[in-house]
Amino acid sequence: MDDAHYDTLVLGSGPAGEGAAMKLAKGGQRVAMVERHREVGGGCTHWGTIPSKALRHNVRRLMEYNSSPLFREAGEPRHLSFQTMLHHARRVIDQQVGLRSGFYQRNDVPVLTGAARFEDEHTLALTGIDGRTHRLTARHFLIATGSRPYRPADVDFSHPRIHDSDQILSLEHTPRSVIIYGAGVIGSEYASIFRGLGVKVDLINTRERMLAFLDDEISDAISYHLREHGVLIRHREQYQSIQADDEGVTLALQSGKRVRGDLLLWANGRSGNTDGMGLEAIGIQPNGRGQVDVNDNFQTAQPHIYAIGDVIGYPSLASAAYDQGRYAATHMLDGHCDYRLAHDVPTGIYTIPEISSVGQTERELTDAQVPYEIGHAFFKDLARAQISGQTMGMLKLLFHADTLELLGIHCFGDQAAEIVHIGQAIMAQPAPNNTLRYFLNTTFNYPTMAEGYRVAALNGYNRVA
Ligand SMILES: Cc1cc2nc3c(=O)[nH]c(=O)nc-3n(C[C@H](O)[C@H](O)[C@H](O)COP(=O)(O)OP(=O)(O)OC[C@H]3O[C@@H](n4cnc5c(N)ncnc54)[C@H](O)[C@@H]3O)c2cc1C
Ligand SMILES: NC(=O)c1ccc[n+]([C@@H]2O[C@H](COP(=O)([O-])OP(=O)(O)OC[C@H]3O[C@@H](n4cnc5c(N)ncnc54)[C@H](O)[C@@H]3O)[C@@H](O)[C@H]2O)c1
Repeated sequence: MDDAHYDTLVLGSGPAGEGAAMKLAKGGQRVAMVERHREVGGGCTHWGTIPSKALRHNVRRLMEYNSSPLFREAGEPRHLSFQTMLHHARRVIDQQVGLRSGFYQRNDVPVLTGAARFEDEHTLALTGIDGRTHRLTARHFLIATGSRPYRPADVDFSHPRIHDSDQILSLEHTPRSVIIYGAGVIGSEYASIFRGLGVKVDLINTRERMLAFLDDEISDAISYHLREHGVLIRHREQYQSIQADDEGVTLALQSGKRVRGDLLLWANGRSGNTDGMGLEAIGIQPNGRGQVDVNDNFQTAQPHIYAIGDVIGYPSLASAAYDQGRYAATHMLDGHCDYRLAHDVPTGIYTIPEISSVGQTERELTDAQVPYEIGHAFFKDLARAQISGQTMGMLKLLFHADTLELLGIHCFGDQAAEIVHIGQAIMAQPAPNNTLRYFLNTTFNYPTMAEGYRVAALNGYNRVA
């Protein structure tokens, strides 16, 4: 491995790095993946998206079973532990690692295991698990090292009762109560998971409202439903101190309140993985959150060094990371890329119930003085939802009152993250094919959730016709 030279070295095998490495290999480059973890897949596969989504899916099925009148005929409600759920999630992680390892093999991209650090603008030192260091050189580099939970210095994460979102995946028992500090996407999803397992949940939000970037109606709905399921939410709170002892954890809030629980999950913020990489010495200065600035082509202050994925900050999504990887690689190969495709990223939040949206919110449209109208479809009125018993939720279309152009799609309820993509496809069409008319004039399978688009379109059209 010593003195090996590559066209491009990709640092980090999460969705961002993988997308880039595959595109570069298919473009004929000699490329290698540098990954410090023993398996490929990134934080996405091992600590983030995949385990949390697999966990959530299993909890969701358990909740469905326990609340179904049909299955009540078969016996008493069942209880499963956090570990049982995690054990089943592990199967998905293994499948993902197998699949992704195959991509590297088939495309002749060697995966070099070790932590990467720049020695100069074109030389990387790679320290392997055996402690030995190898030197690699390349014309281009792609930093896709992802992010990790932000850990404030005054919180003792070594205590067995205090966890961040990585550590929670090693939890070996089901707590009776959990305090979740941070009601962003991670905090809200884990609030649903724990509550679904019957755990008492205190969700502490540092902001004014839940998931404030969402449309207000959806944000209100998720607050309402989490509360209805028994999650206690407190808004506008900041921690003063977090103390753990043998019996539990005490969260003291600046407002003077004290919250006590079996364990605390810290879900407040993430930091880019840039420390110890020697970036400052080569003229790339990460910000206070460890994130790297890039231009529209994902180039850092050193044009031959690109950065993509969580390490560049917003939107910090696996979905967007993969596309950023492909676009950055295209720019590297061709000297240009239609990077705009990476904009207008949909949101999929896997709370129970699920949330998804794309496009503008009512608040944004009001601020921009756009004359819009609203069409709603409530799941309780859809035959498919009645059959599946998933009647809680709605689909909301925002459209221009004069042109009927679709401006925003907001969905809340079972399968929301899938449902939103139908509307996204129409919204992305050039005018005049991007309007409500598509849903008014299209025959939908019946009974389906997709039929909600026709119901919502008719509801909205009746307001302007
Ligand atoms: C709990 C949780 C749930 C999430 N759920 C979703 C979701 O439902 N949908 C969604 O779209 N997104 C979700 N995300 C976000 C998503 O996981 C990230 O946006 C995504 O993983 C970012 O991909 P990435 O390729 O930038 O980095 P990562 O997936 O974090 O991969 C980075 C890789 O770089 C490696 N690395 C780091 N430093 C070095 C170094 N110096 N040398 C070599 N290798 C290094 C790491 O070991 C890691 O393998 C979730 C995140 C969390 C934490
Ligand atoms: N379904 C999904 O799409 C999904 C699920 C989980 C996580 N994620 C991604 O993970 C990211 C993390 O979410 P989260 O809920 O932990 O936090 P968050 O991004 O909502 O941030 C929580 C709070 O911490 C602050 N903060 C963030 N990083 C900080 C840092 N390094 N130092 C100090 N303060 C910091 C923020 O300003 C905010 O007030 C999100 O950006 C989200 O895109 C996505």
